[in-house]
Amino acid sequence: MYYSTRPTIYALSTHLARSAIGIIRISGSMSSHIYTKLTQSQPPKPRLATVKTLRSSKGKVLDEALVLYFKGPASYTGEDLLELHVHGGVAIIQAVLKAIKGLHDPSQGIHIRYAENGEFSQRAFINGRFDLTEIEGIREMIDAETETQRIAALSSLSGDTKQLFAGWRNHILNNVALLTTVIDFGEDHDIEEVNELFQTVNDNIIQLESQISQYLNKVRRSEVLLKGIKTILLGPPNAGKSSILNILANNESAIVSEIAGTTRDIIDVPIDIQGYKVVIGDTAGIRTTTKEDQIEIEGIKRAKLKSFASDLVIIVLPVNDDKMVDYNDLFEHISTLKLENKEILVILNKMDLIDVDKKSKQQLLDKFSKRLEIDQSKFHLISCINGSGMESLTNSMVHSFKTISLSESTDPIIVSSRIQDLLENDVLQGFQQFYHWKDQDDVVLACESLKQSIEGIGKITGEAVGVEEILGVVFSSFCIGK
Ligand SMILES: Nc1nc2c(c(=O)[nH]1)N(C=O)[C@@H](CNc1ccc(C(=O)N[C@@H](CCC(=O)O)C(=O)O)cc1)CN2
Ligand SMILES: Nc1nc2c(ncn2[C@@H]2O[C@H](COP(=O)(O)OP(=O)(O)OP(=O)(O)O)[C@@H](O)[C@H]2O)c(=O)[nH]1
Repeated sequence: MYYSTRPTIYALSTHLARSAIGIIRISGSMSSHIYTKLTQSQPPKPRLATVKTLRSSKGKVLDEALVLYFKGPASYTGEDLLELHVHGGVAIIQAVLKAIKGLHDPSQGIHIRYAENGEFSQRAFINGRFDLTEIEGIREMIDAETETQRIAALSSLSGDTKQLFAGWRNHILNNVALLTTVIDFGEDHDIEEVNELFQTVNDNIIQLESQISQYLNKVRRSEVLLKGIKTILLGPPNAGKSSILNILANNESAIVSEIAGTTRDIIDVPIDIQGYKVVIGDTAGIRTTTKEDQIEIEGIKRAKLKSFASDLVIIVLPVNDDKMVDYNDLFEHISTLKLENKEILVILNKMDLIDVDKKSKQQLLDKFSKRLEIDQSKFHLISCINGSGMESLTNSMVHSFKTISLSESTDPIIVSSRIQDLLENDVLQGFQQFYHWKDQDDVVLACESLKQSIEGIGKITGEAVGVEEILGVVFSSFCIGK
């Protein structure tokens, strides 16, 4: 019954903007009271959708709404919960919110207030509906903008992450138990037995450490999916970089929520290419400059810096322009870019302008591939005017994205940086201390070190003592009404 002492919270869970439906969520012991006041009737059967007229305290009609009542603990929050699906007009929503607010009456012990960010999910956590990995999965799911991000968030949302960590926790616990037998009944064991046991635990922990490190590695590689794969278009002026960017952005869905700021000479355009979030930078051309031309030098410097920080570098060269482009100079520039360990694609653009048969295509490829020292499989012959070669280019880009994010063989995973930090600093750190005390032959402190690792996992899932400080971190990034 302790939850009944909490105030009842309410919030608009959808946006306050003209739309078909707006959903107001109410959670807490006063949910049924609010229902009765708004509809002048007793709450309906739980989980049964009902259409009701909502009225103000003065009896004025506010709206016809679809209402859903959940009786705790069988609800999202674990408390009594009411959902009002009203018509999505701004004035309607505001009128209903106002009517709910008006029911707050401390003199009658009726405590109702607007919810804080993530407070519904926080209640769900407090009432044991979800652990923190699942809660963070819910947030990642809401934040997902692309198909790959959605898939990456699933492992947390579905409880797989929770299970994985529970498995690790159990494994460490078992090893702590093994060590504890030695501590408690040490005199019953001979030295050799103790050493053998200590060694077994040591081997187990080494194995688990490697599992956790591999997991962290995968998370780090997956992270690129969340932030967007940084791709840069490099090439001489007029090569067609902007044209290619435009085609990519128009063919694929632009991620509108994030139209990037334009710098003087590099623009970052976030686009969704076959489910991958990609941030494409269009640079000022790498060009031959006279020493005096400081602005151009600065532009080139930035392009170089940017390519260094990119995951995928796409070099764009026009095929028609032997006279216009000083290729020697260009290749010189490109060779200074340190591209050895990067994913690279080369585009030979403006194919529509030259007359080529199969043989001369091969000559083109031979020539450029040799001079750039880049494998021919990385080359694409395209035309922005007639669109030839674009499909094969996008396919190659997706192939590179998979290599970059390691998402070819297994689904990517996303976990919060909070979880990553705890794994690194608490769990793995505990293992390091364990090894240290093992070297010192100190069973007691070695065992304590493993308990620190267990506590680390407890902080991740939210089972640890002193959990309040953790909650602030997790819930502050949620939207209201979630
Ligand atoms: N209208 C609406 N749509 C929504 C949500 C919601 O809360 N309301 N959700 C919010 O995230 C998601 C669905 N997730 C949910 C998870 C659990 C429960 C829930 O009430 N669980 C109870 C009752 C189960 C049942 O009726 O069978 C339980 O598990 O005991 C509701 C939604 C997405 N769509
Ligand atoms: N014929 C033909 N013209 C193209 C093709 N791609 C681009 N162009 C033209 O080439 C010119 C330069 O294209 P942009 O896309 O602005 O080239 P850019 O590399 O961004 O140029 P800078 O901004 O100067 O670095 C434009 O007039 C385009 O219409 C192509 O495949 N075929």
